[in-house]
Amino acid sequence: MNSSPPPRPAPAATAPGRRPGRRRTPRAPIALALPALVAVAFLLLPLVGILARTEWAELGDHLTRPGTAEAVRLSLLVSGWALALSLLLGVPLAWVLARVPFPGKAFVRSLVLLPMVLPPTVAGVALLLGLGRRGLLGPWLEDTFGLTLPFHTTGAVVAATFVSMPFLVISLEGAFAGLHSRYEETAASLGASPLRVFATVTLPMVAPGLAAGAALTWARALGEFGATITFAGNLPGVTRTLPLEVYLLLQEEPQAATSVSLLLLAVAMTVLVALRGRWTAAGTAPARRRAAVPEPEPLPPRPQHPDTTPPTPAPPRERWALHADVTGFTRLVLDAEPGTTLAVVGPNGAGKTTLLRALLGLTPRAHARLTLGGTDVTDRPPHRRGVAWVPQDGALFPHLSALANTAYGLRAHGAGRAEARRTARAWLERLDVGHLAHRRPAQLSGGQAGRVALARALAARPRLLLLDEPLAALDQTTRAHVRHLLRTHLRSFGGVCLIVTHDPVEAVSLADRVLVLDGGRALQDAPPAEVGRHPRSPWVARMLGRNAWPGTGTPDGLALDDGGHLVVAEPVAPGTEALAIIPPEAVSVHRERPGGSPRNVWPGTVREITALGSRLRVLIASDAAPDLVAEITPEAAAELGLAEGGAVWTSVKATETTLVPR
Ligand SMILES: Nc1ncnc2c1ncn2[C@@H]1O[C@H](COP(=O)(O)OP(=O)(O)OP(=O)(O)O)[C@@H](O)[C@H]1O
Repeated sequence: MNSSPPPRPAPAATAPGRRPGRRRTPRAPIALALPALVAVAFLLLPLVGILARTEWAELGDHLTRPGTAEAVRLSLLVSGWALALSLLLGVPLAWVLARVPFPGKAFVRSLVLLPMVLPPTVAGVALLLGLGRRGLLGPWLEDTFGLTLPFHTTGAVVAATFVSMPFLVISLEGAFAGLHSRYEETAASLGASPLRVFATVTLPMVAPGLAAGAALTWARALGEFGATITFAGNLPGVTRTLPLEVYLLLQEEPQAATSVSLLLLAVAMTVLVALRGRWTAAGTAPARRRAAVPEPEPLPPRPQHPDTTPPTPAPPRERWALHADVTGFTRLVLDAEPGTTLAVVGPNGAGKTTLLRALLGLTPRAHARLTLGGTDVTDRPPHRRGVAWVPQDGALFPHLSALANTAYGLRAHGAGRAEARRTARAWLERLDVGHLAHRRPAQLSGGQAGRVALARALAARPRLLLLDEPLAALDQTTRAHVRHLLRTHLRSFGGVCLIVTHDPVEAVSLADRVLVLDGGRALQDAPPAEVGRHPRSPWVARMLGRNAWPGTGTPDGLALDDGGHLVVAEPVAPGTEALAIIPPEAVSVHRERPGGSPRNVWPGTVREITALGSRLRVLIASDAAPDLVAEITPEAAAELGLAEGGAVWTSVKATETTLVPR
């Protein structure tokens, strides 16, 4: 006899190079495995009991009896209303619990949980004492609205809502808390009111958590028994829902009770299977959805030399000057003419993000008196300031296509759907991503998403544009391309643009001015060339690729803080604290000690050689002077036979060193 082979298990994911059959599954110790098995059996046995004792031939008859059909109708009505009430009250409550700090929050959260742990009959008694005829609010409800809850279907709805709403609130609070606020803040910066943000960004982004919570709430309301019978009684056609019908049938017709129990069991299992574990991971759903999206298809070829195909700049716009007086952690006064691009630079913790958030009106840590184009917007909420923000990752709304993302700000400002989409498409075309209009953010690369985010911000017609490291996530080639696009569009932007960056090329090539922050204060605010020539801090000098040695002025140069002496052509007054700025191109590297003038010559060791465009940057450490970076051609490096660890001599010309008082 031929026997078919047993079905093969689905191949397990294995690390490359590891053979599938060799994977070891961890074995549970018997002391844990045994009680776990008993627990499963304990949960399963009653269910098996129902299945085993159901009279399948009679099932149809049992479920279509008039009393049962009436109970089904009532159960659907009551659980439907309980769900609707829970959504109406529970969604705002979950949002407040997740987002708004207020005293007594822990108490409110316990209150929400209470109906889940309270015996349902106690819940019924509590409802009677609160809303019953002789309860606290009952007489008022009866006198004012003619509403009597006990022994009415409305009472059954109230009882079901009381015990089931916590499931919705808890599930949704987790989802709200897991949603990063930058999405909502970005939506506000595009002009959306808080209610619009809630309806178009918050709710869609927590949809999986909402669906899970709603399903559980409905299932719990459908199965509600104790609170209903205690508070609303057991009146056929009025309050006798399915669970109450089961209770009654159990005494009169046990077989019919089994059939109705099976029906409730089937409904509960269907809901749980449909949820597939979302109950515990509701808040992480957007992330999971992103991971599940297949890799984007390859892009059509883009121009290799962006300079040969200049993107269409935006049409000329109104012009808005900026005046900001910022106090709090970040303290500075900022004035900029329309069309100015400012690079905001500074070490970690310098206050760059705080400055941006103050301008957006989103942080209590700093306050900005803000005037844009002569209009004081200080007292306006974030969505009415005309300040658009592009956070570092773009914060594109994951549930909307690139086109809908770009149209978002236009819609928020009242544009009709067709007009908003037309304008959005034009912006996407301008930023060279028109062909991606129908893709979701999860199907875009980092560079494409960055361009869509920029199109979205510009389309909203802001008066002030804030870009937080817009090119940080891009590779070198894409970065150059996007930088070019950015420069083109910033040129025709009629407002002021602030770009937070850690990239010197970005600062120098995009900005008209570089604002250097440190400890919340403006250390320097000058054109890039000026900041490059006379950086006011070692940090910014190094960021711009210069050597910066701090020291104290002497008659012929600088006594260096780290030891050693530097001779310069134009010394400062002796005793002045100053920074010596040595451009890497002014550092010469030699195999032997150079002859002639012995000034500013040190022996050293090559620590690191890195490529910078067509040149090499060589880091040289020395006992006689601080670390020094030299920039030389690869040919010169080959001629010198430079290698990491090799001994060299360095020299710096006194005439090419600038001293900047600190
Ligand atoms: N919500 C907050 N509560 C308290 N302190 C904060 C908060 N946010 C930031 N800070 C502190 O304020 C200072 C400035 O932070 P900010 O985020 O503005 O710096 P940054 O210049 O943007 O830094 P980075 O380059 O690391 O992003 C830091 O010392 C930071 O620890």
